[in-house]
Amino acid sequence: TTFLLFFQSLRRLRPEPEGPAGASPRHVIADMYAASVSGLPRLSALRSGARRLATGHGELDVAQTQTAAPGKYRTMEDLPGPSLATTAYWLFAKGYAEKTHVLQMEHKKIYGPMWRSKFGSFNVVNVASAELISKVIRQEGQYPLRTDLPHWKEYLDLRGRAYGIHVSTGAEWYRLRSALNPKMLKLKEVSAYAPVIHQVVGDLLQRLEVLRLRSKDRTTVSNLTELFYRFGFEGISTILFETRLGCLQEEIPKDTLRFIAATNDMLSLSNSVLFFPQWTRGILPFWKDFVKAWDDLYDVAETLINKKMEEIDSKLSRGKQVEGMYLTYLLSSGKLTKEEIYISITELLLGGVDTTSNTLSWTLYHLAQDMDVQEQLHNEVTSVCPGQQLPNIEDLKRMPYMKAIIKEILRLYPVVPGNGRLVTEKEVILDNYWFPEKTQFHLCHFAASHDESEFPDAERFIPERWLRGTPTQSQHHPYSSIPFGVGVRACVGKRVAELEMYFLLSRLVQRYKVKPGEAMTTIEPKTRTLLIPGNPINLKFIPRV
Ligand code: HEM
Repeated sequence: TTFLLFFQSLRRLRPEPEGPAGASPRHVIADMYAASVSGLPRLSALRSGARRLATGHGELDVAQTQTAAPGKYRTMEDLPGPSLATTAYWLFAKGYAEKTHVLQMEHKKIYGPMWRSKFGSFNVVNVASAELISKVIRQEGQYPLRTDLPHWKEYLDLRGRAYGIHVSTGAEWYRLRSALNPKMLKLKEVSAYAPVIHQVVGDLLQRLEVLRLRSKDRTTVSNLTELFYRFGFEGISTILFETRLGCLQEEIPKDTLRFIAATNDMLSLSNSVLFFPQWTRGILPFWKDFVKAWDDLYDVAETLINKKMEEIDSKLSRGKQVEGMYLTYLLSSGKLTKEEIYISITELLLGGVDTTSNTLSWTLYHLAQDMDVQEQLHNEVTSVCPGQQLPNIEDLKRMPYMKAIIKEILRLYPVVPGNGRLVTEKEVILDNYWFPEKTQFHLCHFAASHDESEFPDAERFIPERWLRGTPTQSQHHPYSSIPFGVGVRACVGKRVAELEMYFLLSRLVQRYKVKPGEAMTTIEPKTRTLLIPGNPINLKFIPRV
């Protein structure tokens, strides 16, 4: 993958054949959330709506090189920053390919909080302070884009499928997003999912107990992220498809295994598909496998959705009231076509698995190392919900320390360490700089949330920073740690993710003391587009009774 990153960027330097008028060039960008749907670190290929202009000095990208800034402003050309060769040196010679989150901080030290990364004729503007990030987001307009996903679009076109929120743009994206937001973003609406989340948490706890007792010392659970991945998959599927898939069973059902494999394959093949030119598709397996993975994904998702639809129709035809969760809402709201529902549910699933599972892994990793924090959390949870009483939404309101722990974990390990923004509607002004519309911004969330001036002792895990009225309460900029993003394009699954994490964490600490596994050393994060643990996390779970 490391080499892929490099070669892909070199490939971008070759002029592309001129397409029909308005054909979009491919571009490169590092470490952005849109790339996260590929599941791998990469300099992702972009297509922008910008037109190319052939000049005596080679092709220039009109939108990216236009310098018609009002006189008093400086332009992209005036920004400091590394060339492609320098970036390649950092990534490969200095070994930052899997530590692009740290690279954000290194570059910030050298160039200041705003710098330009050059990839041939394509520029990315990196912003790495809370203030600058807030300024970009405040100017993002009605229809902000992260980047686009040409390979997803190509698949959907190939099969004549509808676009979802990742591929559609402008007013069309907004229409889809507006249909998805209710029942996902409001705490009151999301509370309806509490009973099924509790069921899934119950299954996770049972599975954990089995694994623990099966281990040599009858306490250690190895590779927690894998277990939490299964939890994430089951949790979000239960809400989206309103059915249990059996991810936490000893024997995972065949169709569920196919679903999981298709999800992983589609994401991991994304890179190869983007990297190799179209003419290789007859020779190399990537595109064929990518299409097969999408087909499998659709096949399972469609079957599950159609089954639900039949149930609803049958109930309605018998004059019965229809009650359900997210899928029922989408099917009965009439806001989306059936095809749009297939893709939207699939996209929500893709967004909702790795994100929660990685955050949970980091949380337990830190709790295991910090017994004081763990005991304080245990005291809080058991004072609100004694014994093994199930917490409800009201109970969660009385668990500020648990929320502070998750906030602190997401500050230290923002799952999306760098996000992208393409402001499509207008130019952007940042301090005394002017950027034309369609400039690609890279929001360096990791650098902002590790900024010592915002969070003193930034590398330390101090949940108390997030508690009002404590001496350590942090006085940070509101955009210094925004792990779910902010604004119209922010994470649609935030509420569900929080509920899953709070329920799991509270019930886990009711039952177990968590300690580091034998020989467990410090675990550093690595960037696989998402920020993930660099090594397996193995912990001991010691029953509390
Ligand atoms: C700890 C958990 C999670 C974190 C930290 C997280 C973070 C993010 C971030 C940073 C973005 C980009 C926001 C932006 O561009 O401004 C995003 C987008 C998104 N997330 Fe999440 N997420 C989490 C869980 C979930 C879950 C559980 C779901 C599914 C229900 C989900 C579905 C999505 C979708 C569909 C988008 C794209 C929204 C759009 O483009 O309009 N995420 N998430």
